[in-house]
Order: sequence, then C-alpha cells, then structure tokens
Amino acid sequence: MIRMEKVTKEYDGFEAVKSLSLTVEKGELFVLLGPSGCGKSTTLRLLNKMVERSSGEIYIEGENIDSFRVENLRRKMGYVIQSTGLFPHMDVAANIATVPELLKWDKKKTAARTLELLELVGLNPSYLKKRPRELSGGEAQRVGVARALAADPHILLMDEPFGAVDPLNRVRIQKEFRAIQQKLQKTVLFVTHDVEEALLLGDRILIMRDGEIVQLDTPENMIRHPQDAFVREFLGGEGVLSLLQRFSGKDYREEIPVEGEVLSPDCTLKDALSAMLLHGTTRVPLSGGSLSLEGILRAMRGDRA
Ligand SMILES: Nc1ncnc2c1ncn2[C@@H]1O[C@H](COP(=O)(O)OP(=O)(O)OP(=O)(O)O)[C@@H](O)[C@H]1O
Repeated sequence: MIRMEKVTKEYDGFEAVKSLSLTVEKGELFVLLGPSGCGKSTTLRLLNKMVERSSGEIYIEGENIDSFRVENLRRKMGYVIQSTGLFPHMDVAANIATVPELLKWDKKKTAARTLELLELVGLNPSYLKKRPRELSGGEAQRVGVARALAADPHILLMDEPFGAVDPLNRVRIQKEFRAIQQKLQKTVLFVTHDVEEALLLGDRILIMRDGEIVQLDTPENMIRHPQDAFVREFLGGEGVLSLLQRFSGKDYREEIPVEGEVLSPDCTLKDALSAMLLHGTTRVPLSGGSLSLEGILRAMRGDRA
C-alpha cells in the first residue's frame, strides 16, 4: 500500500505537484493520466526519491519512505521507463539479472529467475544472449518489464513504459502486461498520457492537471460522471474514439432492454461511448437490446462479449 499525504514538489518557486494526497491499494493498477507537464512523472519519482519532495509525507506499506536507505527503497520498487534504460553492452540475461546480481544471489537462482521472467514476458530462451540493439521496441520493453520484476518487488513504477512501441505491438504488450499484473498482483503506478491505455489497464485512474488531482475514480465512474469538461474532453479524445471505431456495436449487444434513443445496429462502440458520455449513463439501447460500458471496456481489453 502506498500513501501520499499533502505532498508538494516545488522547483524554484514553481509547484509541479501541489499538496497531493492519495492512497494506492495493494495489488492495484493505478494509472496517473494527464496532459504533458501536469506532474505525472514527478509524482512517480517522488516515491522512489529520484525527486525529493518539498513537503508532505509518503508511506510505503505503512513505513515513511524516509525511514529507508535510498538503495533499499528503490529495491522495493521496480522502475520501468519509456526508453527501457537497458544497458547496451550487456546481453538480455545480464540486463534482467541486474538487481539479483546487486543482491548477490547465487548464479543458479539468478539463471532460473531470468528464464522464468523471460517466459513470463513472452520471449523464448534464444533471447538471453541478445544485445538490446538486436531487439525490437516491443521486445526491449518486455525485457525492461522482466528486469523490473527480477527481485520480485511488491511495487512497480512505470513511466510511459510502452510509449515508444509501435501502435499494433503496443496494444498486444498492454494486454499481456495486464494479464501479468493480474497474475502477479503487484501494486503498479503507471504513468501515461494515453487515454486508451489508461482505460485498458487501470483499476483506478487519477487525472491530473497542473500538479493537482482533477478526478480519481474507476474507469467506469470516470466515464459515467466526468468531474468537469476537462475530464470529459480528455476521455472523449480522438485516441479512444479511434480505437472503439474498430468494434461493431452488434457484436457486443446484450439482451437487456433499456430506455432511450436507440442506436442503429450498424453503430460502432465509438458511437455507443459518445452516447454514454452525452447522457451520463453506462448503458444505451441498441435495437434488440443494449450496450454497456462494461461491454466496451471488455472489448478494449480484448475479451469477447
Ligand atoms: N528538474 C526540473 N526542474 C524544473 N522544473 C521541472 C523539473 N522536472 C519537471 N519540471 C516541471 O514540472 C512540471 C511537471 O513535470 P512532469 O515531468 O512531472 O510532467 P508529466 O506530467 O510527467 O509530463 P510528460 O507527460 O510530458 O512527461 C513541468 O512543468 C516540468 O517542466
């Protein structure tokens, strides 16, 4: 569990994070979402002390982070960034084993763990001897995730980890990561400015603007009750809509009748989400039944209706 209490970060009189208070539950995938410069990365880096807070308190599993030595604090948290940060001169095996090496695990245990993680992120053992330059963007990100998980930290801090992966592979790796997270039940803080990614992955989403919380909610509630026009516009942005345009409404129809303006059977899930945002509801009628927000989220997550 992570708790931030009135945390502020000031850079030369400019408050990048303003008196932020939040709690992230154990096993939760918590997304920090917002436009460029709103303070997402700063918030994440305050947790592992890559950025020192100006005021406020931060607790990890009930302990104030000031009570840990910085190295120990960082070891409690895997950290994954967009550029992966893999060491170019080391092969994949050595990259994944960075933290076990630091912790002086014996060679056998490290090798077994490395192999296990490689498999977990969907790469076969032939990758062990490859150098980062021989990997595609998506493969490198997978190795980055494996490395962050190596010493089995309870917490993962992820800063736009899939930002550099091409759109097709990106959706695949997002879904894979979601499955891994569900299996391992790590507490994850995930920074993104991509609404689709946030809706796809987040148990809860924090929308930030100018260093402050605009709304903290589940994806469902956020769409149902956007706090203000900023949230509504942010969620309704082109990204999500373009993704949802690929799904046909009738494939997700449920035989639950509901009142309201009936959507055409040819509508896409984009039309359905737009109608939901417009009417502030999570179910809209489609001839012969209805579409639900839950169904839309299922579609995005790749589960069939
Ligand atoms: N070291 C620094 N010195 C001064 N200002 C900084 C520093 N780091 C960040 N800032 C400022 O703090 C604000 C928040 O930055 P932060 O990187 O947290 O934003 P972000 O939401 O992660 O943005 P992005 O999505 O573009 O990465 C920005 O206005 C940024 O310019």
